Amino acid sequence: MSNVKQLFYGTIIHSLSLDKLHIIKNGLLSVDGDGKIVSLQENVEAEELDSILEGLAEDSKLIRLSEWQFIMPGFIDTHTHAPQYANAGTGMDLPLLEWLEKYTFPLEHSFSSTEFAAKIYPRFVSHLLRNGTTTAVYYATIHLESSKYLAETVKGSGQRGFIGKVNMDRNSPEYYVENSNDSVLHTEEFVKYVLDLDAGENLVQPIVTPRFAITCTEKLMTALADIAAKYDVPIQSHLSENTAEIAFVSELFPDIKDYTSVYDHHKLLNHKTIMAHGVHLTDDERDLLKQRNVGISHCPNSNLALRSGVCKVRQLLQDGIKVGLGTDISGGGSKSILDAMRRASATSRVVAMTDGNGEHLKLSELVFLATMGGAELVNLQDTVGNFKVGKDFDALLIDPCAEGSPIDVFDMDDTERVFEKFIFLGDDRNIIDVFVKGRRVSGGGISGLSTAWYLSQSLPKSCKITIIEASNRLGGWIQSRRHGEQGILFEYGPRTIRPGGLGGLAVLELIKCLNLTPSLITIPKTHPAALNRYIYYPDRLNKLPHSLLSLAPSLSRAFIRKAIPGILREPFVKPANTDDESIGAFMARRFNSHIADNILSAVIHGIYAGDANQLSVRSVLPSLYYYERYYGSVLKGLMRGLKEVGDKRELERELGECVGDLMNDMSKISIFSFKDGIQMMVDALERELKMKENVTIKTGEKVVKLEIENEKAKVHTESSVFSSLHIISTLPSDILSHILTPTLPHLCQTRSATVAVVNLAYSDPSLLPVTGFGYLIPASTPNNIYSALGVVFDSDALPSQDKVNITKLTVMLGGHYYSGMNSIPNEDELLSHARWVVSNHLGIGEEPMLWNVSIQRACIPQYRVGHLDRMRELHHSIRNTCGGRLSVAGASYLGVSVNDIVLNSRRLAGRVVEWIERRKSNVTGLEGVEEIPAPV
Ligand SMILES: C=Cc1c2[nH]c(c1C)Cc1[nH]c(c(CCC(=O)O)c1C)Cc1[nH]c(c(C)c1CCC(=O)O)Cc1[nH]c(c(C)c1C=C)C2
Repeated sequence: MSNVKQLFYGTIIHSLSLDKLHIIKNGLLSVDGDGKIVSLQENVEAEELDSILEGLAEDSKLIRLSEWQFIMPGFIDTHTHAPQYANAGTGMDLPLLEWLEKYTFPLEHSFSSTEFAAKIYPRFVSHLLRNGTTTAVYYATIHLESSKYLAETVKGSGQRGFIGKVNMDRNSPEYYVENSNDSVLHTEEFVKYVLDLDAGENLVQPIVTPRFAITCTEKLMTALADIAAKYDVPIQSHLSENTAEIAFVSELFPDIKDYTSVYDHHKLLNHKTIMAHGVHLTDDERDLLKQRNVGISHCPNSNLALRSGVCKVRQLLQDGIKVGLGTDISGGGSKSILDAMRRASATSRVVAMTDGNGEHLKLSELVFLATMGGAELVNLQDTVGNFKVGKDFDALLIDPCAEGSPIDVFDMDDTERVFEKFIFLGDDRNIIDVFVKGRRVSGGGISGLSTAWYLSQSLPKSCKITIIEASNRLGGWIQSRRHGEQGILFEYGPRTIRPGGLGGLAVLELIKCLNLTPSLITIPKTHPAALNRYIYYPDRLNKLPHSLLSLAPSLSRAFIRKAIPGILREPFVKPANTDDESIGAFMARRFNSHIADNILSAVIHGIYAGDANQLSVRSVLPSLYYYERYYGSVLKGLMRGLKEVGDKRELERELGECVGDLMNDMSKISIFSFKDGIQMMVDALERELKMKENVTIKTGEKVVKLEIENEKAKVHTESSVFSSLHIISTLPSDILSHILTPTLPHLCQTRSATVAVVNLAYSDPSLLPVTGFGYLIPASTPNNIYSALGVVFDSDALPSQDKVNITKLTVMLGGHYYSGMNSIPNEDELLSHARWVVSNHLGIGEEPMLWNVSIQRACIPQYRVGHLDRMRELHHSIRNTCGGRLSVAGASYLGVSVNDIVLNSRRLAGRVVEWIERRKSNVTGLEGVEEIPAPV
């Protein structure tokens, strides 16, 4: 049991067979670090928990479900068309073939543009997850690039998915048809791409997708069957959906007995084939499907909407044919498998009433079809579908009493009745957590989560806290993911945290409260990764001295020598009387242009990915600014220091007391992370918050308008409007400016830089020419043709995050360089840019065994000259016009690091609680603008 990471205690419900729904009371389900179910115990008394927990590792988490909450397996949607999501709920007037011509093909054609795809796919995938679909079998379109994009989107979301590039080489509109050869070539490329994309993890897989026999020539069908066999991948298509379609197929294949035999003739039927619909199958066709062990995806919503017919599911089950459920967006209008279960129930009642053929589908059968049935269709019956030990934990945490729940629970209800109510009445509001392979795939980012967590520590339970997040994950770019068979950890955003300063103390306090101390990984100040930092200029790595002692040997190098005159003159440079200026101008004025252009510009790349000639010295390097102001010199200031003012000193004492031993342990530490990366902090916050009765996290719901009027605050989301006592916006300020009434000054002036993060892993552990933290590239470095900002040597800094000895690097590109560009390079280009960088700078020409490219759009706010004055005006404006109803938090305002964000969240939450209790001074979140450090 030592590898157990999560335990769920409470009601657990899953399907053992078509007629056996297993309801476990006081169940204890444990999940290991790889997301596998280790044990499932029944009737565990609450008193036994402590002794069970004693035997577990310190970082194991117990999640106790409340009275009516339960855990059930995630839903499996065995048939859905991702591009058609934009049409969902429309086009209900036509039958299949006309519907395809009029509504569907024109929409799918738009996916020739990946930009168009980017507007639809992420939202669809996120909505499916939010509705509890942990595995989905997707149709994309005929377009290679946007199909790849769908696969990447699914992978990025953490969902399990089968993605099919659609094939159509005849009987299709001129504007939406492929040439047969391209269709085959692109399919093979797609299959290889997706196999590679998720090699090792295997959550995302390709599925060969002839749209249906009408749109595929014999040559194409045969070639597709060959590809499926060659790569051993599944196949999906449509079968016997509507009578006009069946008639057309028999015209096209007059010599083949029936529709099912057409596919069989082309070797497309096997145990890995999923056929959608099967509404009008003959006895012979069902026999053949059974023989070939093909599965049928039953899509009742679409069958009814397109008036295709009524599928006789009971008959299929009696014949021993595998059946799962599908939403068939947008033939079907609902993205929820709960809806598919309800429509399957209703359809089966119609069949029972009209045909007298057996009984309607029972609750246990509906649950089986939605979970285990789907698992059988995708051949993952030994991996997901229920909670048998050894399977992956793909699960939903259901709260029938969640805020806004469409279910009412009464005294006379019991677990069985409440479960049935959820199946027939519940919706995504009841799905409070979604797990795939043990990983939570819903919500959680540092700024909103930490503020909510601090609030939840102090506010009474009667005060409800709601977190609303548009994407499936909050806060975006803190993302730690394991890749490949060996589970190599890649960080897509921040990878380490510094323990110093007030912000560092706040983070340590949070770590302690979240019980994350056992998961810490620390790098001592004496470690090479802490000591050895490099700058690449003009064509080589230059090691920076880390202390005065190490300066002497470095002086033999021209790069360091050129800095010396600047350092020697600095104490004698007359201070300027400026309110603010760029970091570049400040450093050139006080030191020299070598330090400004070749050293500071690199440091600014490493923190802001920004342009030192644009960013504000007062906001970005405030201590340097105040050293000049108080002591007339930066170097003199470094020796004397500054002191915090106001309640910061009190806060320092309070945090110091709380953090205690951990702070002492950290005094020798340069940076730290966690065993499974920085995301562990986000996950822990989310986990804790979800256990609080008064906290609701809504993911996949976009806030479209915020209104503060007459001392009232209103939040408009895509699907609802509600009033709130106080709103804390953690949105980037320029996004807030678009949705907020009243208009506030300067919100839209802080733009953010986009960084491309390319993670590379090589099997050879000794590829690096030097050891260290990594290197930064100043703006002055010549031939920086791919806008590289720097490279981190992850395997030097945090080797223990991986079980194998490898070389692991992260190349960062873009930042301010991308802001003037019309378009950002695509992922393939970025990978080759990153490989060019490591080959040219480090001599690493090898093929990486694993890589990942993430484009972190608008991720680091750029505090340009005058930022502090703008924030001061914003602070006054919020205070005077919003009546205490609005405050702001997040990286746009007073600091971009994790430490700044956590500290500011903590302080803001304290002020909000005080405002709620006393309604005295209007809180804004920008009180920090008034806190100017003092000379000692
Ligand atoms: C992913 C790219 C990021 C770049 N800057 C930041 C991120 C997340 C934010 C950031 N990075 C650093 C700080 C200062 C805080 C601190 O540690 O004191 C901030 C706010 C420093 C830093 N820069 C790099 C690393 C590995 C660190 C330590 C903290 C961290 O893990 O981010 C490397 C690095 N970051 C960026 C580039 C271009 C780069 C180059 C090697 C941009």
